[in-house]
Amino acid sequence: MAQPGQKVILITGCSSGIGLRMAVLLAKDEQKRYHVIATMRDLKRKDKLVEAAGDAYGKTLSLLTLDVCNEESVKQCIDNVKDRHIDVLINNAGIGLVGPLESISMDEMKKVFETNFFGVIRMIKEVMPDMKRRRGGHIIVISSVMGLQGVVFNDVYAASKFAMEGFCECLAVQLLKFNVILSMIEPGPVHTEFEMKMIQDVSQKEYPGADPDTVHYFKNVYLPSSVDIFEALGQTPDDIARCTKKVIEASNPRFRNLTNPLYTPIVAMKYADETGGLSVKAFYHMLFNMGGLMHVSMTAMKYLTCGCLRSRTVSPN
Ligand SMILES: NC(=O)C1=CN([C@@H]2O[C@H](COP(=O)(O)OP(=O)(O)OC[C@H]3O[C@@H](n4cnc5c(N)ncnc54)[C@H](OP(=O)(O)O)[C@@H]3O)[C@@H](O)[C@H]2O)C=CC1
Ligand SMILES: CC1=C(/C=C/C(C)=C/C=C/C(C)=C/C=O)C(C)(C)CCC1
Repeated sequence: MAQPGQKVILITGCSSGIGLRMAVLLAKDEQKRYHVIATMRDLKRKDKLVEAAGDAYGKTLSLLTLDVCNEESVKQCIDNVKDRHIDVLINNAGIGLVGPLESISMDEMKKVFETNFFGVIRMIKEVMPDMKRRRGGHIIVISSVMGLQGVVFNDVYAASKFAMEGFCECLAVQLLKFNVILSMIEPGPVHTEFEMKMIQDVSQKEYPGADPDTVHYFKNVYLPSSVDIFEALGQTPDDIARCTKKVIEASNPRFRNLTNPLYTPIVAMKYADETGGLSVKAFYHMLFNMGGLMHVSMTAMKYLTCGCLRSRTVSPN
């Protein structure tokens, strides 16, 4: 149970990746400022988290079951929190979906929105009224750079994150009136099970319904470039955890928090040309004309990115 003076932080999707590392980092805070309620839909998957939490487990870290796709589970989980009092809600649970649109079923697409979009809304609807009543609280959404700039063959995943961005832009303004802060974290590629699941999924699929040219562009042009991008720009879940902790601890948290300075030019390009032409052409050129050079150019970018771009991101260090 939380001790007096401790902030209660509830995190969704803590069985792996970013959620797991955020739970551990916050629970191990040296000044013991936080009590973390790490949630996951299947507590049978708790071992990795419990092991990483070490001594903090049972003290500054407790576990609850929560499936963001299930309304009853969400309500039950929040009802199990003492006085339903949550200071910081971190919406992290999410799933990816990549591939030619023609081969993706409507059910697969709906599952992505059910988790990444409606899952977050379900959580916010359950927690926000108490925060508004108390005139205090912080809601954090782990979005993605794909919520700001679409990436080819990630149509539905990007759409689910774009939807979240629009939703949060609206809500943040109202919440400010109630002294409730809303912050988005915008990671680029991060080495987690998310990446493994994508690679596994792709290697098993046949892509029925997609024509051979599209399958070729996906498998032989996009995928190798995507692997290069992960290799060159990929951050660790600990990086994202440290960035998120900084946002929680900031006296005046920003609304959008990019974690990877190498994405700042991509986002800047979008806002530099409101017609969208610049982004579409640049992405086309990067993918179809520079594909083979992606690794070299990304590595060069990594070393050339100047201080002014870094200052516009939240640094994990
Ligand atoms: N990895 C990346 O490159 C990036 C990831 N992100 C975002 O970060 C977030 C975390 O992803 P990441 O750590 O990388 O990936 P992981 O796959 O490692 O973690 C995702 C977590 O979400 C959980 N989850 C999935 N569906 C549900 C559900 N219905 N209810 C509760 N929990 C659920 C998974 O639980 P279970 O074990 O039960 O499946 C898992 O714990 C996601 O929102 C993702 O979109 C953003 C940018 C980049
Ligand atoms: C930047 C870029 C590419 C890929 C980006 C990728 C693969 C980003 C992955 C982001 C993730 C995984 C976000 C999760 O939310 C391409 C299309 C290869 C070529 C053009 C430039």
